[in-house]
Amino acid sequence: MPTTDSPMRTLDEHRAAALALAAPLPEVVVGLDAALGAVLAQDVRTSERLPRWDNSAMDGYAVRADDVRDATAGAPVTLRVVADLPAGTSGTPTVEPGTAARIMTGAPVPPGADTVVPVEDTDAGTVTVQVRAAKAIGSHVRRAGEDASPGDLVVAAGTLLGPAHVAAVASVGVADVPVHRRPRVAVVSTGDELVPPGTPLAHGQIPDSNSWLLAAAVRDAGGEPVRLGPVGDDPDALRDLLRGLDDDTDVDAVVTSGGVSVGAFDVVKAALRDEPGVDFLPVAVQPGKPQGLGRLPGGTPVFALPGNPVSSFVSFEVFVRPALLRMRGLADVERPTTTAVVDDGWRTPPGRAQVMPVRFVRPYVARDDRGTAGPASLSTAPGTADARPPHVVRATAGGSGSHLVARLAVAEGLAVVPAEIEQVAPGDRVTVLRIAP
Ligand SMILES: Nc1nc2c(c(=O)[nH]1)N[C@H]1C(S)=C(S)[C@@H](COP(=O)(O)OP(=O)(O)OC[C@H]3O[C@@H](n4cnc5c(N)ncnc54)[C@H](O)[C@@H]3O)O[C@H]1N2
Ligand code: MOO
Repeated sequence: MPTTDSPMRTLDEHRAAALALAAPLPEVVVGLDAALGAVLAQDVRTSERLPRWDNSAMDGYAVRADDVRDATAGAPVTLRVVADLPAGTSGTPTVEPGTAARIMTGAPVPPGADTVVPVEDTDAGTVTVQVRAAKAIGSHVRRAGEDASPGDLVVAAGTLLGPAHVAAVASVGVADVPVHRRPRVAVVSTGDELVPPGTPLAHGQIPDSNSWLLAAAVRDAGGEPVRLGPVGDDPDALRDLLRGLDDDTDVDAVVTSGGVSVGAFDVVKAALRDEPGVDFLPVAVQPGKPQGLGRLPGGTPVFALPGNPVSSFVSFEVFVRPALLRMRGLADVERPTTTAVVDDGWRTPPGRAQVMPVRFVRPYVARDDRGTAGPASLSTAPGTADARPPHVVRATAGGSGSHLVARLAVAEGLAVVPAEIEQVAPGDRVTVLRIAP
């Protein structure tokens, strides 16, 4: 088992090891009201044409185009109205020459009719109707099958279901969908100094923030957190707790915080010291150097993160989140990244990659003629979008100090600086993981 004296793993190596613990969870069938945010486990195809039949795109009259080819406002054509067809009608009257059916948007175009005249081009009559404009054949008819043909793929397996996907599934008449089960993740914070937030503090005590951080991060990653703790620095008690979680078939992963360094009371390390499936080792990253990773005897993946709050946060982002996304069945487990120009600059630790919480500064806010910042246009013409890179500064003046939890709240991204860089200078470009919505 590696120890803290072993050569350090790189950020990428540890990330790969964490990801290797995860596989897509088995599928479960859920109703459409629970489908949003789930990942589809099997393709959804349509067995029918969409639309299922030719239907009207307008409120108006279903006619034969030939009947109204000479119609004008000055010389309207009069047709006899033979039916009234609201959407949902099962009526199928035949439109013979010289007749029309009043039709509403979405109603099936009746046999014989080939064209719809919008009501605005008529006198809106109900016994007879005067048509005041000619229409090309097929006008305002939505053709059967123009959206999809039988057998067409509507939503592919692996898709993260958003509102439009849920609508597409519903539109083919499917009410229950097979999705990957969401990971249920136990979150355990450790440390004798921790008390629940809101509890009066004795000297030396602090509120437990990591279990809240990590439970929220699990939920944000699409998992279901089970928040436990804080638990004290008693290795036997923690070992029992972890054994229970490992035996619990409802728990897909365990995330702990604290107790993984080289202190005299490092409880997670002590509790798992004899576990052959779990390694404690230094990773060449700042923050987040001491890490524990592996499987409990029953096979449950365990991510033992350092206790410093920023270290826990960063470790979850770069090591745990991708694994949870993979368990959910997603192929793309990466945060969106952007290249940004650094406006301040900072030193980085030699030989360790750095993950620096940053915030975006926006020197290029669109302004109107009066110099006031206006809402960004949603309809920028192609090719005219602002191609200038965003700028970032450190989220806190203290940089990546791993205890700066209050000011972590202003971070919008994490700049990832490679291990071989020792100084980030103003004007340098960095890769930023976007973590804010
Ligand atoms: N001699 C050395 N000391 C330390 C080293 C080292 O290499 N040699 N590494 C440092 C680094 S880097 C980190 S990161 C920490 C990690 O230590 P632990 O994982 O054992 O974390 P703790 O000692 O339990 O706690 C560290 C720090 O974070 C606070 N904390 C812990 N849990 C919570 C929580 N749930 N909510 C809020 N704050 C929490 C805790 O009070 C400590 O201040 O080790 C360094 N030391
Ligand atoms: O690695 Mo520690 O996580 O720098 O604070």
